[in-house]
Amino acid sequence: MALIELDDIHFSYHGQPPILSGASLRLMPGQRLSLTGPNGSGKSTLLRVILGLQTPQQGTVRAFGVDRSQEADFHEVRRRIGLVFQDADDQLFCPTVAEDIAFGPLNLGKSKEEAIEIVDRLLEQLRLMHLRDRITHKLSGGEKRLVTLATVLAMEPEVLLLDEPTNALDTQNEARLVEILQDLPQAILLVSHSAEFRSQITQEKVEIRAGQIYAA
Ligand SMILES: Nc1ncnc2c1ncn2[C@@H]1O[C@H](COP(=O)(O)OP(=O)(O)OP(=O)(O)O)[C@@H](O)[C@H]1O
Repeated sequence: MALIELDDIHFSYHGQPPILSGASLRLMPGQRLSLTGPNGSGKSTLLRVILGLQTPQQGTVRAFGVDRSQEADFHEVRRRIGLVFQDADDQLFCPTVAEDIAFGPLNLGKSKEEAIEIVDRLLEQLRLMHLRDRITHKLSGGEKRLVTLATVLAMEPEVLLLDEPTNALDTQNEARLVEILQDLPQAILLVSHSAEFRSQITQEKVEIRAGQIYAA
């Protein structure tokens, strides 16, 4: 069973020309797939469609074998699929790093002790312990990106959607991100303009051209 299945998706922003015009895509368990295409071709939009953050005018979004169309259908999808946004500031909103990472687990009903355990495990794993009590909005761009990944992993998603995860990372942190992602068990749909990074994380590639998705 596919984790994500988009079939013949048509989407345009209000009053704008179409961005997606018959886009279809499938992500299978354990699969690691890159999605490429020029600036503005609709890659981020497509990720947002998968999570129900944008509603296509036509086509089917299926996740974990179930068709999803209503807002309520996507609550489960957003719990099981983690999206690392292109802009970390869209995703970090708590005063401190530890609180930001704990937010998701607490929301899922974990106890305070369990949430703290998750925070410390992830900070250790991502080697970010030195940022634990820092004020989130004062972090550097690269630090924010890594903390964002921690907030997403804290939800223990089954699938990761990564939108330009190397943005703002220096070469050392990019290499660390490669190591971290290579070790994760999740299926990954990766949007990245870096051919080298893509080749280190994913085995397959598809490309958006004129609103449709082609094997590349
Ligand atoms: N909220 C919005 N309202 C109107 N137009 C939008 C909105 N968000 C994005 N767009 C437009 O939709 C098109 C696709 O944007 P999108 O961010 O999906 O492209 P992308 O392939 O991810 O680009 P990039 O490689 O530059 O990140 C762009 O022309 C963009 O300006």
